Amino acid sequence: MSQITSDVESFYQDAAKYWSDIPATVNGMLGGFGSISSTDIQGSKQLLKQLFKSKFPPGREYALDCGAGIGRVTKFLLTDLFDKVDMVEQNPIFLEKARNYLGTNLLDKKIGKMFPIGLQDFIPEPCQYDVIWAQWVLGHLTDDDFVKFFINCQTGLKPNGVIIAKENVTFTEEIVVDEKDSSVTRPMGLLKELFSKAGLHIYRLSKQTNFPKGLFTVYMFVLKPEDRVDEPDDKKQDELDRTLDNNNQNK
Ligand SMILES: C[S@@+](CC[C@H](N)C(=O)[O-])C[C@H]1O[C@@H](n2cnc3c(N)ncnc32)[C@H](O)[C@@H]1O
Repeated sequence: MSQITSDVESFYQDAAKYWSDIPATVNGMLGGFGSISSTDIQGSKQLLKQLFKSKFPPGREYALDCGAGIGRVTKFLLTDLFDKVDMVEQNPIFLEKARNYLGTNLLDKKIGKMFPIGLQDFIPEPCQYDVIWAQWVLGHLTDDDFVKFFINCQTGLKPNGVIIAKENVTFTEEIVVDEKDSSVTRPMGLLKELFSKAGLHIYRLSKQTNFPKGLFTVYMFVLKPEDRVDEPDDKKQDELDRTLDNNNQNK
């Protein structure tokens, strides 16, 4: 990625260093914006519920939370809608804290594996997951690792499975670099290019509403492997959703 000023190794090391100093709290996970958590979860839940009603819905058995942190998304979104949830997170201390944060009941009943590993090195078990959720973490991957990660994710999906990326998006042409946490925020055009490079089709694109002004715009990308979108009804649904989303974006 040309905009990374340091080399790739330092890009990851600097991010790990940044997160090792961040408190294991919701506020820490959200850069001081803990108050947006419930709006965020509400928007995500609405999207998943719509997907469950679609013609070829993902199952509700097994989800994966990528860049899970202490498990905010796991706790309030994924364990509510899926039987079992795995978590991947580069900072092992966050995963340790997650045990307390999630509580014994969820741990016993819903939490599967916790992988203390960077997404750049993570390869899911084949054909495991109904939904792979990656939120506010993709800016920590280089472009090459972003593409590699999404190629690997596709092997981890069950037949009707989907990948959902929920991320900040810029509307400038340029990538916005954050030296402090060693991350980038990508423009929509680049995100679309990278998803396409990974062989993914954007089945649905939905904007998160009701966030405070001054934050980046946040989009949810529902992604399916390109070779799976040959069902006519799926395409029709796709067109319908795009029209709806375009209307929403113009509001
Ligand atoms: C902004 S927080 C978001 C946490 C969670 N997704 C949420 O929405 O509450 C970013 C998380 O990504 C993790 N992270 C950063 N770089 C990562 C990487 N390369 N692989 C996996 N996780 C990473 C951080 O440790 C942190 O827990």
